[in-house]
Amino acid sequence: MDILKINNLFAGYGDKKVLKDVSMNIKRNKITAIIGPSGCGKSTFLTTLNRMIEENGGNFTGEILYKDEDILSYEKDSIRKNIGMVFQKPTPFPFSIYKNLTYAPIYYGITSKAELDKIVETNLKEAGLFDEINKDLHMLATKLSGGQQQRLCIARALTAKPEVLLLDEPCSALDIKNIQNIEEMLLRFSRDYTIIIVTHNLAQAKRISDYTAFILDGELIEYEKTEKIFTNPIDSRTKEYIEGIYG
Ligand SMILES: Nc1ncnc2c1ncn2[C@@H]1O[C@H](COP(=O)(O)OP(=O)(O)OP(=O)(O)O)[C@@H](O)[C@H]1O
Repeated sequence: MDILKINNLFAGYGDKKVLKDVSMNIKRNKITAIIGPSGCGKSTFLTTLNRMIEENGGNFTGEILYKDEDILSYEKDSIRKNIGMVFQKPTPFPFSIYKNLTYAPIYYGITSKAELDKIVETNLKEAGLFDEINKDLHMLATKLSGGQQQRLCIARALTAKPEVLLLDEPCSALDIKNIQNIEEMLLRFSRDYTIIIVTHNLAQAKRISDYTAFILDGELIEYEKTEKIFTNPIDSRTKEYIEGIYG
């Protein structure tokens, strides 16, 4: 089933046009990778999906349906709750680990300490962080290592119980061990969540995604099963990109 349906999407910032007539559907509980050269509009695409683009001074036209309903007909809060986002640079709040993980649940009305403790434990376990930091829950989250901070940010995004998780280059600042941790985590999550990941790392797209979309200069050039994109792309520009000719 397609959880997001994107029709004739144009997006940009003021007079600057970035995305040009993008139409594609995103499959539920699959990992979709968005690839393309720097500046082609990958982040812009991601931020239109949960309307973050509006906060970034941008705008869009066209239609984005989330579970067959226009995202404009949802409250912004509700779309952000359902479609969570993790950024390139880890962005833990300058609070304790515990408070990072209980912030959204408290915002959404959970008050029971036992319930909050459980949410912290479950999400740390999901993020593979429980054993590492279980004893330091009241430590400042900004004191964690970069890789731990990023895993915490993914765990924090999950505490809002989203259905879709948008990840914008989540591994670009991390070393190989942390990249592996995050990739394993995402593969586990794809059973329960729909994941859309922007990545510069073609090997990463190949390793973890089910579908890959190639964007060039704001246009969706090709969108197919990842295996097909990497072995037998239809468009010569896709072929050139995955062969490293440009980008
Ligand atoms: N908030 C903004 N205001 C104005 N222009 C912006 C803004 N964000 C992005 N842009 C411009 O939109 C274009 C697409 O940027 P975007 O970040 O979407 O590309 P990208 O493919 O994600 O790039 P990268 O791979 O380098 O992160 C670029 O020309 C960029 O300068």
